[in-house]
Amino acid sequence: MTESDSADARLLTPADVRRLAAQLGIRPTKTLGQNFVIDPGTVRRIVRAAQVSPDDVVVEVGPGLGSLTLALLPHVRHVTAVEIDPRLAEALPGTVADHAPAYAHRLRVVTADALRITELPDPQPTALVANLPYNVAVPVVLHLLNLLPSLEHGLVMVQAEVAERLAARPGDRAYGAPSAKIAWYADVRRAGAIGRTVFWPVPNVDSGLVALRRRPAPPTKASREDVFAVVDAAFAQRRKTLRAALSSWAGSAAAAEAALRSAGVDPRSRGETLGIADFARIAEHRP
Ligand SMILES: C[S@@+](CC[C@H](N)C(=O)[O-])C[C@H]1O[C@@H](n2cnc3c(N)ncnc32)[C@H](O)[C@@H]1O
Repeated sequence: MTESDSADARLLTPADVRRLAAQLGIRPTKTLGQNFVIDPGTVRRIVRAAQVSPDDVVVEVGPGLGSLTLALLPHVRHVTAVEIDPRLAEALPGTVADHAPAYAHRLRVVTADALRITELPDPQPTALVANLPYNVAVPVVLHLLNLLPSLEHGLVMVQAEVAERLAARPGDRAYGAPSAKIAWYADVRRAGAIGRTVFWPVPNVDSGLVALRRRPAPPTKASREDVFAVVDAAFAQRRKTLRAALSSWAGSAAAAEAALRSAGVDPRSRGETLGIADFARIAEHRP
């Protein structure tokens, strides 16, 4: 992608962002993670890192004032934008009509909490590209990967610490329940760091880009819910051995030890050393 590719979409400048927010009477709230990108270079970079193709149908969670939406529209078939704040959702089509009239027909706005949606209108999304509200970033990604089997790939901007957690491998310091759960759905890699000054208002954390590529769930007879229950139990007490951490899950420490041994996992090991396929095997041996 070159800068001229987006020439017919006029990206939002810092002045545009402040003017639009003032017109709508928006005073950004922390509760909704409302930090808007004011730097056109950053949204271009996100679109480039997302490796979207003209056939992609994108779901964007939290379009806000439209900074990223405007950068995406020239490069994809369609964008379904899910925004919880009705003032922002209502204003977005007008912003796109002003700034990217040639692409306005590619946008559909859904006013909803992304954590509560149970379906999206057609066309079904093939890619998730979003600057996510930071307090719900992990549950939103997990919910959408679970809800939308058509989602093949994604690029999300999240708090730097969350980016590290999502992309962590077993044994890494940041490895935890989110890392294990996302591996059920996708291969994950970090795709860059973003400083805090590209936002208005400026947040008190740095950000990171995370790229996702769907992969098949590990082959297992256990359900996703049962596997995730083992992950939650293992990381609820991450300093404990699995024998101790899984004792209420199994009914007793002895039952946990028996399940772990049947699954071929050392009962003295800790959850932070196991991959999602190991958790799936343990789930299959629940007493
Ligand atoms: C970090 S801002 C990103 C805004 C815009 N994409 C940008 O880059 O400037 C997060 C956006 O998500 C919205 N939001 C917060 N919680 C949400 C939820 N549960 N579902 C959908 N949108 C949400 C906020 O209102 C806000 O517009």
